[in-house]
Amino acid sequence: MAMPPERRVEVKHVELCKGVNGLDKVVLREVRGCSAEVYLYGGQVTSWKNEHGEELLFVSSKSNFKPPKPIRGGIPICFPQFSNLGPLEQHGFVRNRFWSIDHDPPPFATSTSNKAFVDLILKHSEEDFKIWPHRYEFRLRITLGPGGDLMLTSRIRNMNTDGKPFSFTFAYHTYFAVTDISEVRVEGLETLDYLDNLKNRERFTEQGDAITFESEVDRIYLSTPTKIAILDHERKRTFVLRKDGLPDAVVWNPWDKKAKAMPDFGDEEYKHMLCVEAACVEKPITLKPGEEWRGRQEISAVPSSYCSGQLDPRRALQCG
Ligand SMILES: O=P(O)(O)OC[C@H]1O[C@@H](O)[C@H](O)[C@@H](O)[C@@H]1O
Repeated sequence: MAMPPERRVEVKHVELCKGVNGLDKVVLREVRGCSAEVYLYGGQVTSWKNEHGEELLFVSSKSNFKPPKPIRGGIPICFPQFSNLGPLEQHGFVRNRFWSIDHDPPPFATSTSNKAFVDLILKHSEEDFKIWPHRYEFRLRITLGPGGDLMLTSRIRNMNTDGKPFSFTFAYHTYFAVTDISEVRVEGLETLDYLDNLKNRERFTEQGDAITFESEVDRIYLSTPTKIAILDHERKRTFVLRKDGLPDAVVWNPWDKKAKAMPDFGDEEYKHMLCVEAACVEKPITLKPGEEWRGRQEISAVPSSYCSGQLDPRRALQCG
């Protein structure tokens, strides 16, 4: 049945405009009022709001949005190197490159109900070739679903013409906004092995039945399930992270000392953020010329009572 004209809501699903310091950004909007913002600098999501306009991602108030520094918060992309696991700069270089809008992406099997999405592309440059001697095409689709879910899909193709394969590690370095880190639990990683970045990447096995936070945490959980839940007890909100093609998951909170040491991070801000990152770290991906890899992360935010009527993380994990 057609809606009476006065009730029809016109939403501009995709809008290119200027953000902080005149940097280009794309705003994605959905009819119920949720939105997301993506900077072409870094190909980086910097905002994800629910239908009440509440911000779900953390961006530091000290982040200066000034190239060549990466933006502190949102969802930086780590490629072709996660952390300092290789000769490149920390987390690779694409988080401080200017991406372009890809107006003619190759076909994508996707739901036709999604109208709020943008395709970005980054290709090798002659400058980058000097530090990472490979030709590549990195296509990134960012979609805000009608229900407010945020999906990121990366397609990376080896474009080398010299017959050489390349290898890389990768992460969607997602900064979730939380009310109080000491009231947060992460479910879905229990009993798994992890590499502890604070102990020379020594391997341990998670013993607790959930991860909670009372000091600095910097771990790479290996071969995790595809679904992880982050429970913000105080806000009664659960983030559900689903991933595909990304076997590992990084969990990071700098806590007070490291927070003070980071110039683009407020001293107290560690209380209000938690990074949980769909990643591929332990076993790098190798692509031969012409081959393509895909890695996907989908995040949603639901009231913690939505699944279970109570704060039972296991039940929260089962729903959806
Ligand atoms: O300060 P950066 O380069 O953005 O990195 C932040 C953190 O990113 C995390 O993913 C790493 O595990 C940490 O070791 C690192 O400190």
